[in-house]
Amino acid sequence: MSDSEEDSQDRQLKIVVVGDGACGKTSLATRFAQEAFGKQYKQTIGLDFFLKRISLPGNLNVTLQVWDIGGQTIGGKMLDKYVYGAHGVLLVYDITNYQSFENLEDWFSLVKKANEENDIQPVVSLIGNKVDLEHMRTVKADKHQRFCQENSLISQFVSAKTGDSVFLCFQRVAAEILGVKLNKAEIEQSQRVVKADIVNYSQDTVARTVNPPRSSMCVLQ
Ligand SMILES: Nc1nc2c(ncn2[C@@H]2O[C@H](COP(=O)(O)OP(=O)(O)OP(=O)(O)O)[C@@H](O)[C@H]2O)c(=O)[nH]1
Repeated sequence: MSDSEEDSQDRQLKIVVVGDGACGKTSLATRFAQEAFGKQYKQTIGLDFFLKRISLPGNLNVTLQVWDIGGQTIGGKMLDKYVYGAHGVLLVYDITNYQSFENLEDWFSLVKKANEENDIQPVVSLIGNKVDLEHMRTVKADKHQRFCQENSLISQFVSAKTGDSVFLCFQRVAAEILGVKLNKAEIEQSQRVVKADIVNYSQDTVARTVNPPRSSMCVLQ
């Protein structure tokens, strides 16, 4: 394949989302890939897949293959296989559930173990989800930051419910994997677009039959 043919194809990145049951992994993936959120909890059995194409600076199109791993797989035999070969990993916990933060040690160890024989290690990001429930927070932000510093992780706080910083957290991981630098303006733009989505979201809940307004999230540059 010539260079130009190769360039014209999207790169595919495997992004694995792990963490305790009910911390919001499916909600995060659904918010990112489908711009939707469901209040009802439906446990993921095994895993689910989502695909989403994004653009990074420099006209770089990337398709993210999001592997949403059920929280109950932690004791199972398949987990290693799901995590193997990931380019990026989102370690998700619920900021209102201290246990979900403590259990990240186990999730992180499994991720490292599954990839220990690979030449390239995945880019890992620590995601504190449910920041819309700030008043119920039980995991202090400095604990989160310390975990990131000690393990060289990308730090991110999000809300799958409101959409706050959800696009940005996937975008940052993809950019880091591909060695693309996001400048301040690009980061702010992603955040701003997501915030615009929040306003639309609350209107949608009032009139559920109305199609959600198209987000301009895909128009990043
Ligand atoms: N308030 C709030 N609730 C959330 C948020 N994200 C998820 N939830 C709720 O938390 C519950 C669990 O969310 P899921 O996305 O199903 O959790 P999960 O981590 O995929 O769970 P497993 O499938 O068991 O691994 C659901 O009731 C969601 O509506 C958030 O950002 N804020």
